[in-house]
Amino acid sequence: MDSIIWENNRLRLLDQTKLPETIEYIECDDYRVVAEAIKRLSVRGAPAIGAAAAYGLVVGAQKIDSADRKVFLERLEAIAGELGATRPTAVNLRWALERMMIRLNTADEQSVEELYKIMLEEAHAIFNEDVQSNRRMGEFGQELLPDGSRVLTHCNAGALATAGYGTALGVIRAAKEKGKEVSVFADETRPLLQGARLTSWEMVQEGIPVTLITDGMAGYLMSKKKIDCVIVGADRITANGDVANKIGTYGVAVLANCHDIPFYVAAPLSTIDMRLSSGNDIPIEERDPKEVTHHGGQAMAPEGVQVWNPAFDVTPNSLVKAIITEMGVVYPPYAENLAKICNPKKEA
Ligand SMILES: CSC[C@@H](O)[C@@H](O)C(=O)COP(=O)(O)O
Repeated sequence: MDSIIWENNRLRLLDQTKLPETIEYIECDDYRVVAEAIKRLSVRGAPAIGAAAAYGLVVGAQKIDSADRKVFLERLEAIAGELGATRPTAVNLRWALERMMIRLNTADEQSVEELYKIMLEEAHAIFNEDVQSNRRMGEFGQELLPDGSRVLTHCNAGALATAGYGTALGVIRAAKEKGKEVSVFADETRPLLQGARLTSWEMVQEGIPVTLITDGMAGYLMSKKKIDCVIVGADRITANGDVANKIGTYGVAVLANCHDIPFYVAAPLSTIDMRLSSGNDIPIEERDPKEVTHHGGQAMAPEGVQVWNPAFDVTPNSLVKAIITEMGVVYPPYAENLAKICNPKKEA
C-alpha cells in the first residue's frame, strides 16, 4: 500500500491514523495540509515524513504567484521552515528540506518554471532513493536472519513509514523473499499503537506470520526464549551510534541485552545525523497528554492526572549490536565506522 502518491501534479497521503479499519487518502492541495498531516501522524515514520515534506514544498511552490526568482526562493524558505517545524525528532524531515533548498539555491536555472521542474525532480529523487536504500538494507540485513528466525519489532518501520518497502520490516521482507521462514512479534507500541495498527497489518498483507503483544509482554517473551533478535527502525542516529526511536525502544533494547538477544537497528544514511555527537543532543518530541489519557475518544485515566508523553527515547550505542544501512552492516566502534560511511572522503 503506497503511503505517498504523486500523480497528475498532485500529492495524496494515506491517512495512517485510520488504519487498519479504513483506507483513505488526504488530497494535499496546500502545503499546510501536508504540515498538518505530518503533525497529526497521518503520514509518519522518519523517511516517510522526509519524502512527504519534500513533496509538500512542491505543493507550496504551486501557489506562489511571483515569477521573480528571489521572491520565489524566499517564500519557499519560509514554507520549508513551517514544514520542518512540524516534528522535531526525525532528522529525515530536516534532511529532505535542506536537500531541496540547497538544490534550488545552487541551480543555474533562472526562471521560476525551471526551478519548479528541478524541485519536483529532487522530490522524486528523495522518494526513489529511499525505496532503493530500503531494498539494499534488506539485502544486507537479511543475512543476519537465519532460517526460522523469530524477530521482535517495535513501532512501525515498514513500507508505511518510508517511501516503500521498509527499514526494519524491509529486512524481514527480504529474508522472506530469500525463501527463509521468518516470523514476527510486534509490540503494540503505546500510546498510538503503530505496532498493532500498522506493523501487524503490513505483516498480514505480506503473508508473514505475526503475533501481536502488548509492550509489557516483551520481557516475558524473551525469557521464554521465543525471540532470536530484535530489529527496529530509527528517527535519528547520532555520530556515536546512539539511536532515537519510538518510545519504548530503549526498554526493549535493555531487555534484549539482559537476555543476550541481538538488538539491531535498520536505517538509511538520511537518518544519521553526523552533526550531533551523542543522543543527549537529540530533541525529543513531547505530544498531547490526551494520547495517553484517552483511547478512541474514551477516558482511560482520571481528569487532571499529570501525564508525561515523550514520543521517542534514546537507546545508547552500547546496547546496539549493529546498524543496518544501505552501505552495509555497521558494527561498533560506531563513531569510527559511521564516519567511514557518512564522510567517506574525509576518512579515506
Ligand atoms: C522506518 S521508520 C523508523 C521510525 O521512524 C519509527 O520506528 C518511529 O519511531 C515512527 O514514529 P512515529 O511517531 O510513528 O512517526
